[in-house]
Amino acid sequence: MYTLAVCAEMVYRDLPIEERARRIHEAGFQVEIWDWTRHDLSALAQTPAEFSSMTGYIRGTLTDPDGAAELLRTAEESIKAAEHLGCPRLNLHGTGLDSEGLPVVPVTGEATGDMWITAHRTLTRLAELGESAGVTFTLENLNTAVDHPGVPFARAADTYALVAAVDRPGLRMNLDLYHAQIGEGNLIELIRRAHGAGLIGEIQVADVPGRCEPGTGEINYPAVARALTDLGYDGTVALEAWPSGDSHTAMERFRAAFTL
Ligand SMILES: O=C(O)C(=O)CO
Repeated sequence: MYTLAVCAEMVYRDLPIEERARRIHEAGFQVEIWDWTRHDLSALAQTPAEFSSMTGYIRGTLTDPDGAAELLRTAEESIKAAEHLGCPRLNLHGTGLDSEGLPVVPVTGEATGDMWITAHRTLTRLAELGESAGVTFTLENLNTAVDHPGVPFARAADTYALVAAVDRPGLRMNLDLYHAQIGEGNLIELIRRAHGAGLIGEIQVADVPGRCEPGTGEINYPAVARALTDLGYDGTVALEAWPSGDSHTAMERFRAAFTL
């Protein structure tokens, strides 16, 4: 059976992050955060929350050697932060994102062969770092049509290809079904394929359009939950969504969609 988590960056936004973590924990979910440098880690560590995932780098990009060096350096700092919180997964994107979610180093058009090779080499090194520290890096698919234009390796198919090619336990996919629905659709087949290859490190969810909780849009999340259960998926499913109303109700709707 899977475990449910909630991204604290998107719920209870009028409260300090520690209070959000506490409320999410009290509601029975694990907690996810994004850029840990914006938070007081000691205060977060003092909450009873169990952390599931956080951003695994501060700056950098997968597509060029200088950016890759920065990514690796800041990933090492992120491993230390994850140890402080007891957080098992460190999330990556094709390139660093600014506060609007836009790529710091955008790629127009398709990534070049050199970019793919640099990404493969960098991800292999990140996987090695993760394995020696006992954490897993996850590479998240994003959508370029609505939220993250110009991010390289954004499609679920791209993250699948890179994670499969690296083929190390220290690197897995963060299969974000909200982004995948906008980019590619065919969600249950995507899950079956990635799960069958043993590549899923975590699943994130929100509905389309609007990026709110399950039940507010076009994705049939109860059918997704049934497929995950039938497959025996026992990883994390995390709500990374804006509440359509109050945060507590959004979390309960998420729980209901994933409770069979
Ligand atoms: O948009 C997302 O899914 C992100 O992870 C942004 O940090």
